[in-house]
Amino acid sequence: MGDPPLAGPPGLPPAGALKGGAPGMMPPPGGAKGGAPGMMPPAGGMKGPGAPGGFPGLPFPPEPMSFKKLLRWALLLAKAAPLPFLGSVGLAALVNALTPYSQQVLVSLTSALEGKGGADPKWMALLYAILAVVVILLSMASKLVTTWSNEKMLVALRALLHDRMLLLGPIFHAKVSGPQLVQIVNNFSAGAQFTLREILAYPLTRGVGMVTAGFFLADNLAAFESIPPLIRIVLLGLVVVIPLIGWKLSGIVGRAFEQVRAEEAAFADELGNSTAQPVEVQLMRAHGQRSRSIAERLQSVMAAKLRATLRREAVQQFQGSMSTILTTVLLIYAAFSFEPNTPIGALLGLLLMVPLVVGPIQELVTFFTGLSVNWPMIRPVGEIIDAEPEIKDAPGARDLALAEPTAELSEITFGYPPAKAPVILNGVSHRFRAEAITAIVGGSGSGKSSIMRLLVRLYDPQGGKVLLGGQALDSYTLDSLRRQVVTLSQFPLMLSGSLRRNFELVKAEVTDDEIIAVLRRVGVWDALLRIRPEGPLEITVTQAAGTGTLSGGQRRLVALARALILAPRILLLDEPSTGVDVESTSRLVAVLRDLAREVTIIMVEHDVDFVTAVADEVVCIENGKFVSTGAPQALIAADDNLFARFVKARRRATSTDHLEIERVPLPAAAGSTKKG
Ligand SMILES: Nc1ncnc2c1ncn2[C@@H]1O[C@H](COP(=O)(O)OP(=O)(O)OP(=O)(O)O)[C@@H](O)[C@H]1O
Repeated sequence: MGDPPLAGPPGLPPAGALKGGAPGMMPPPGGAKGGAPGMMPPAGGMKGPGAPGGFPGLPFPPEPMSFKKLLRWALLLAKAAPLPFLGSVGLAALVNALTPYSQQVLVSLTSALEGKGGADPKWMALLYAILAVVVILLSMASKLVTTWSNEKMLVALRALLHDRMLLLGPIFHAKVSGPQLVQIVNNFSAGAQFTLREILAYPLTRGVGMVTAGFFLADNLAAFESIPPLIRIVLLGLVVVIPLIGWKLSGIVGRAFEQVRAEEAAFADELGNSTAQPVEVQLMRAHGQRSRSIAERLQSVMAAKLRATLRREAVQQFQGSMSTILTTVLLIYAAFSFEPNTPIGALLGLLLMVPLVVGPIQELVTFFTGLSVNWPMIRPVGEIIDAEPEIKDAPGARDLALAEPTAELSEITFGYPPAKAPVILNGVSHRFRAEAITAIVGGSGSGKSSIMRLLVRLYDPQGGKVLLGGQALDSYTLDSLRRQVVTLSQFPLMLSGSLRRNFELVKAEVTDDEIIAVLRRVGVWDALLRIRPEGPLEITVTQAAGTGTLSGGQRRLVALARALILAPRILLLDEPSTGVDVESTSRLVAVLRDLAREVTIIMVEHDVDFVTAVADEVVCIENGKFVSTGAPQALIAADDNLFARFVKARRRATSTDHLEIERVPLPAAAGSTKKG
């Protein structure tokens, strides 16, 4: 959210100015406010009829602001850059404290000199100039160190968020979309950093200034003596009551800002939809529709921001009215109680008290209400900081080497969390053959990929055990498990950059020779040489398939080679034949057969011909159960099982006569004109 930081209360004369009657002697402490609340303005609780939406994964209606959490997150952040933080806070505190004190020094000095027969204006001018220069230099240093400290903390916070985000499991990522995560790391973290820093810095940077102000205010309180007790009580009452009402009112503003955040999250998602595959959007001629959706979202963001700004302004005006109300009360008092010959200075003295009383209180109120307004932005940041990976190393897990590359499912029952329903796997058991190829076959949505996810502990089953090398899966650390059990997904992750960089992603110290060896082994090296003879490892790979130098099939073979660089003991392949041409498929069969002499391969595959050619064993899954198991040829011969059914269906697929097609008329083409 790009709302400007809240400045401190405007136009307050410096504390301590009243006694000497010399307000504004010092230049304004520029640096003193440098570290001031960079937050958005006031608001209060987050309860009540909440705005729709919110972060899908995070609680909504939003949690009320928690000072305990804010403090914990702030301490965590300060620990990331303790020196810059302490330096900036110390300097800001010095500037804040020096201003009122130095004025008091000047005032006292003047009085003393006057007592000895008058101050020498030359010395006064010199002293004033020296103090002014000191404050200016300190203010500039404070600004510089504060910026440094802010940047250091922001870098640390962003790195921490990125790190946590990657450690969180599929349950979290199913709830918070990629574009929303980008928004949290890019935008929210800056606001959160600033506010969290202020929470720790406030007692020093602002607190010191307020204490010194209070000190001189106490000194000046003698002026109150002329005011009757009732008026004093009324004045003090107003000073307490008005901020309290303002704090309550700020709840409305807080909710409005929660709505802004929700609208911005929705906008981030909408933008993510367009930027994920812009070429696809173009080919679908969906440009107009996408632009309209984006424009509508932006309108909603704008409307929410306007609403929030209006409410914030109203509450701020109310809080700002404190000094006007106090002044009015004092004027009314003066009108009725002052004698005609009361000197006008007495009235002025009274009125000058108002900003001194109101200023520090208003500053404190502004600080706390600013926290409430920023809470909707800080909360998602904090939730990621606090979020625990759903799957962690079990107590007693060790960095184990697989004794044997065997995998076994024993009475596995599983449904996806959090509901754990419907049941996807219902008490399934199977011992996968070591150093052989097993294909899991079943209809769409039958649970094939779920088995693969359980084998690498992306989820834990609700019942039964997964055993690897005869040991329970959770006796391995996740790191040692995933080093030995390597997955090749259907759409492997490719980073933008060179081919080499994509190998370094999984093995930082990989050598060119190692990369070339695995690329040769999967049979893609010659093709890469043809694409870029002078340096195949420098071939640029793009994130989106179909937009770079490599074809879809080549990308998959490169990804298989990359999986092999880790020398896995067990290889999990999700639809390995997808996108590989006929010639490369034969090559792939040969490569996998060759690999199976030393690696256990478990694959999910729809292409029954590929399965028949490559697999030693087929496991068929239907309705959450393993319904048949055996060598592919044996299953085809037995003819009474799901695999044989699939093979027959595949044969029949070339003849479509047996299929009944519902002939629903297609909608008229857009823009077509019917001829009568
Ligand atoms: N993260 C998830 N949360 C909830 N349900 C899920 C999740 N992932 C998959 N499912 C559901 O679990 C069932 C099995 O999914 P799975 O991906 O294992 O099927 P599959 O056999 O691999 O399907 P396909 O061949 O179409 O890829 C499906 O009904 C699917 O909707």
